[in-house]
Amino acid sequence: MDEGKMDENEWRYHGEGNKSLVVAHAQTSEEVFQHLQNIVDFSKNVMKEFLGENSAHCGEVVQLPLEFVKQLCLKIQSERPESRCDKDLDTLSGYALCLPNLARLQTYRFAEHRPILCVEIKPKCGFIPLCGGVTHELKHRVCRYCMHQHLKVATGKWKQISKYCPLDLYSGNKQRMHFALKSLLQEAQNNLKIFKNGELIYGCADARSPAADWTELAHHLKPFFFPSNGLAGGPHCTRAVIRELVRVITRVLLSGSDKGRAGALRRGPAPRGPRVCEASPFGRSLRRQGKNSPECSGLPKGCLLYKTLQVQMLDLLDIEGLYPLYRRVERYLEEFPEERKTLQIDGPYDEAFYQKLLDLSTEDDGTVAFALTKVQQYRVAMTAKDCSIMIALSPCLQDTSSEQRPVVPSSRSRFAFSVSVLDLDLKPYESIPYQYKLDGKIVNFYSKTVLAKDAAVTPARYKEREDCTLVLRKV
Ligand SMILES: O=P(O)(O)O[C@@H]1[C@@H](OP(=O)(O)O)[C@H](OP(=O)(O)O)[C@H](O)[C@H](OP(=O)(O)O)[C@H]1OP(=O)(O)O
Ligand SMILES: Nc1ncnc2c1ncn2[C@@H]1O[C@H](COP(=O)(O)OP(=O)(O)OP(=O)(O)O)[C@@H](O)[C@H]1O
Repeated sequence: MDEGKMDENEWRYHGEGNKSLVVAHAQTSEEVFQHLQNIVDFSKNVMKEFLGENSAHCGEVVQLPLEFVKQLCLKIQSERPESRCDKDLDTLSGYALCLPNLARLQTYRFAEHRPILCVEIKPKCGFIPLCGGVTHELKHRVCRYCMHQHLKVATGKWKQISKYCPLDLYSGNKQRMHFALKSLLQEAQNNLKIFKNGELIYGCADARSPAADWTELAHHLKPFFFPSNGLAGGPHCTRAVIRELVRVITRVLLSGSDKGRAGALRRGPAPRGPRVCEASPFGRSLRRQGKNSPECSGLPKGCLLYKTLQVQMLDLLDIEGLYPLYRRVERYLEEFPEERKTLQIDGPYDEAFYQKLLDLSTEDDGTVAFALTKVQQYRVAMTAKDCSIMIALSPCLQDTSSEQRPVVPSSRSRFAFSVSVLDLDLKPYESIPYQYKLDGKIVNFYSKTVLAKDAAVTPARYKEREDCTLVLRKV
């Protein structure tokens, strides 16, 4: 074992069974502080630059009394989902990251006393890779999210396959975006949560969570979208409320003028991958109609989805193309371990780190420098593929025209809104081999089970009919 870990003060009691007593090594306070400070620096120097001043919130590292942290952990333990309880909270370092509450409006200096609705979306990867490094042809047709769904259901993470496809949400086409949002509302998994006045009213923790209840959701949302009219209850009311929600969220997602420098990542005339995923029910219905490339509205350049997608596309080579470059960096580090610091593998995530990310060349000159740039870009792209977007909405009062903040109309009301991104900690360098293995597992599972089953069981004629069962209702 690493000699540096042989200090009994850095170990603590973890638990015990009949035969074993388990102790765990704790990071030193200094390491925890540095880790949290890295998250702040990365948000400030990289994500804020790409996504814009108003969307990325860096927060700050704060020190808390240990007794307070201990009591807080005890207090919240019973509310944690079972599936997360294998992770211990850090009660030893006394350091924490303090962030604004993004379930509240970020455009207002004072605490809001008006009701607030917050929709959190984890959109995941919104493009299909086109690069040459990809060995499995399937990866050029079906997006990672849709393939991963099958593995997740098979391993029991979720109960059923979602109809949501990130490419629909990122399409910029209103009809496709409505379909994507409705699909998220049908099968939220960990991609959608809704909060009312900071309290979770919709979204599930794991596969054991009860099924989504639109009637209950509509009951919560009705006062926001139909404030003064006596819209009766029942399925008609539920549909009307959900339709309003989907429309407002789409409008907000397409809005935005916050600058951000993600535009600096635009990739010249290089061809990009297909804009529709073959596994998306929307994509299948388009194909049935003979529309292989849909009327493509594209995302407005100022909107957060556009900027997030640009950052995701820093993954220029796909994990398959990236992995050999990671190995090159690894070999170099094995020979010169002291270089890890100079290469900024674990930070600092400063201006120099940011500047290197802007080099989009894919011409491999065989150097460690080239490999390192691609590795760091991949880590940033992975972060953008796993972040969440928080949309906070608060009904406007009559006099709000005087307030200088963005407003989105719905058919019966108007909302002041803010859009923010959360979960902006850079993905670790060490996770790359895991990503590589997981990618293989996802693609193999999909091709072995889904494609093979389709080919063996489904005669061509039936396949056509099955496609025809999709009814796209306007929302
Ligand atoms: O690999 P994926 O796409 O499954 O993403 C993981 C997420 O699963 P998801 O697919 O969103 O259900 C996963 O989400 P859950 O914790 O399962 O809700 C994490 O966000 C994970 O990130 P990290 O390793 O905790 O930093 C995510 O891992 P990274 O790949 O982003 O490191
Ligand atoms: N600043 C914030 N304001 C409001 N809610 C927040 C904030 N930060 C986190 N949350 C809530 O806590 C949840 C978990 O936070 P976060 O995604 O940062 O954790 P994580 O461990 O990085 O998750 P992941 O499993 O996605 O990697 C979020 O989905 C969100 O609902």
